[in-house]
Formats: sequence, C-alpha cells, structure tokens
Amino acid sequence: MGVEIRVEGLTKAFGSQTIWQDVSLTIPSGEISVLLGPSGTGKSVFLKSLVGLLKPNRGHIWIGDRDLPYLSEGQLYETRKLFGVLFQDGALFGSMNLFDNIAFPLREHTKKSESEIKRIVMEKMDLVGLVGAEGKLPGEISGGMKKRAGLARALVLDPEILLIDEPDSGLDPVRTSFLNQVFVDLNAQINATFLIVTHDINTARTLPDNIGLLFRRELVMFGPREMLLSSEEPVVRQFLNASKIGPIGMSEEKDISELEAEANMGLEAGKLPPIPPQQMPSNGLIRPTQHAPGAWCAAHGVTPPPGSFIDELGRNWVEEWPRYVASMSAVAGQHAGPPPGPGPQGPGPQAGPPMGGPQGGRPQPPGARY
Ligand SMILES: Nc1ncnc2c1ncn2[C@@H]1O[C@H](COP(=O)(O)OP(=O)(O)OP(=O)(O)O)[C@@H](O)[C@H]1O
Repeated sequence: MGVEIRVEGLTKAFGSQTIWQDVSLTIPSGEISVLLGPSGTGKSVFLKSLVGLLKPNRGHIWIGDRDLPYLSEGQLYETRKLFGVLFQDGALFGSMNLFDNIAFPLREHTKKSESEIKRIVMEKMDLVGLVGAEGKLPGEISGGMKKRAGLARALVLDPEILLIDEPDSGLDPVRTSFLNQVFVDLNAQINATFLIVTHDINTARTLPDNIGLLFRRELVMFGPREMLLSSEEPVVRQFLNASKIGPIGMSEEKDISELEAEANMGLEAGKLPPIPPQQMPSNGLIRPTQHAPGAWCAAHGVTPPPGSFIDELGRNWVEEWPRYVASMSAVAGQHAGPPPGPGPQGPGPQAGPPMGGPQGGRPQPPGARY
C-alpha cells in the first residue's frame, strides 16, 4: 500500500541560508498528505530533497531500509524509480507530443516493446482524461491539460510514491476541484503514497488525510487533517484561515512589535471554520487508507494538542467516528467490495463524520473533464 517515508532531523541550507532544520515526520504509506507553508519556506526544496534531486546537509530520509541521502549514484537511480513527480508546470518537453512525453520514462528506464508502451501510455492517458490529445504539443494545450499530462507521465512507471508540487497553480477553483478528484480517485486505485504541496486552502481542508505546515525554518505540525483543522496554534490558524492576523508577515514572519500591536488591539486570526467532509472517491467507495481521526496519533504516540478534533460546531471528530463508519459501511456495501479492515494507521475506513454521505452513484473513471 505505497511506501512510508520516514524523515529524521533533516536540515537543508544553501550557503548561509538555512531553509529548514531538524525536520522529522513520517509520511504514512498509501495516504494523501499535504504540505503547506508560506511562500519561500522551502516546500519545493523539501520535495526535491525527498526524491534525491537536492542533498540535505544533515538528517535521514528512510524509504524502507534505504537512507536516501547516503545512497550511491546507482542505488539512488534505482530508488528514484519508486517515485513519480508532478512538477508545477508539468515539466513537459515542448518539442514532443503528449504521447511521447508520457512514454518518455518507459523508453528511458525500461526495455518494453512499443506495443506495450502504447498500452501503458493510453491506460494512463485514460486515467487522467486525456485520450484523444495524444498528438498535441504542450504549447497547444491548457494549463490544466499540461498538469494532467505531467500526472500521466508521473504514473507510467507505477510509482509507490507520488510527489506533486502545487497542482493548483494557474488553475481556476473549479479545475482545481476536478484535479483533486483525480487525485482522490487515483489514490483509491493505485498503491501509492501521495505528498502534495499546495497553497490552496480548500484543497488543504478537504483533500488530504494528513497536513504538515512549514514556517520559520521548522515543521510546525504534521498530523491528521482534523487535528490541524481544529488547531489553536496561531500560525496554523492564521494559515488555514488565510488571515493577515498572526505570526506570518508579508515577506515571512512578523516582528515582535507588529505582533504586540495586534495583541493590544485584540486582533486574532479567529477560530477555524467547521471541519468539512473529506473528498470521497467519485464512485462512492471508501479509500482503504482513509483513517479514523485520532488513530494516527495513537499509532505514532502523539498526544494531540488540547482542543484537537473538536471543531467550531463542538463536534468531536473522534467520538463521531464509529457512528459515521457504520453509516458509510452501509452505503459502501451497496457499491462493491468488502468494507476496509484495520489499516496500518488504525481501526478503520473513511471520510468525514456524519454530514452528507458519499457521492454515490455510478462508478466513474477518475479522468474527469476539466
Ligand atoms: N538551488 C537553489 N539554490 C539556492 N537557493 C535555492 C535553491 N532552490 C531554492 N532556493 C531557495 O530556497 C528557498 C525556498 O524555496 P522553495 O522554492 O522551496 O520555497 P516554496 O516554499 O516552495 O515557495 P513557493 O510557495 O513560493 O513555491 C527560497 O529562498 C529559494 O530562493
């Protein structure tokens, strides 16, 4: 079910500029995690470090029993095959049509026949809703199509880990929503661990199982979506509320006098809005790796900060869980497959507590049009 990434004490600096230091977290296998942070806090640098494109100054990136920064060139080359990476602009070759762009990793890294390559490329193009656009050049398609083509290319080697850098950049909110649906549907279908960097608050609130936030050269918090969406930590609140009030300033952090002035005026980022339901696969089935709020903390020995999981409406997302699972299981049973059993993170399936059921109906391929 994808591969877990265990990061320990990771530090990256360019010359005298420390980007982040002592970052430790476990990105759970098979789940969707989102990394947030103000511009310039080093989210892209983090993704590039995970895939071995940048070498950290200190620390470890464990992928199974391989510690990525200390691998030989040959071992790194092999380990990179576990990764699919979707860069911001899709990073397509401008002179190649979409078919050849998507086929590129297969031709570079495998000895597959052209007919087998064609089968795989068309399968991935279908997954992202691009069938019919094989002959188009990157310059002839929209930003959203470029991202989907980049995603198809990231998928051709059947990655265990998908790293996705700002998929929403340059997309309108509706296309962003469709693309998020593609991610959820893909995550339900393939065995891969997803890590997505985004600035889109709606994406952060509804898409992931887990959220992490980088600020002041540190990982402020990483944990289940519901824990951060009910957090009282000022920087988490400010970011998820998209508020001017709080420690994050225009360039990066506010100085003490600005923070004192805000406190004196009684300004605060405000409470976070109620926790919304998590985005479901479009066929209504529960993803096997969607987890119970709180189970992650138990599995990782983390004591949630006070007030965690209790949202603005006073709902305790841990207590609501069993009721929700029961209602979801009943609906999921009408679709297909057995209800998910205990996963690596805890006892169960799922999406959000009881407010609005799954988007049931006819199963659809994830290649939604957008
Ligand atoms: N190869 C490099 N050499 C020197 N500095 C770099 C390099 N790559 C990134 N940086 C610096 O690292 C810092 C973090 O950059 P990064 O692109 O990771 O930020 P980010 O959080 O992804 O920002 P944004 O949200 O705006 O995309 C920036 O100050 C950037 O200039």
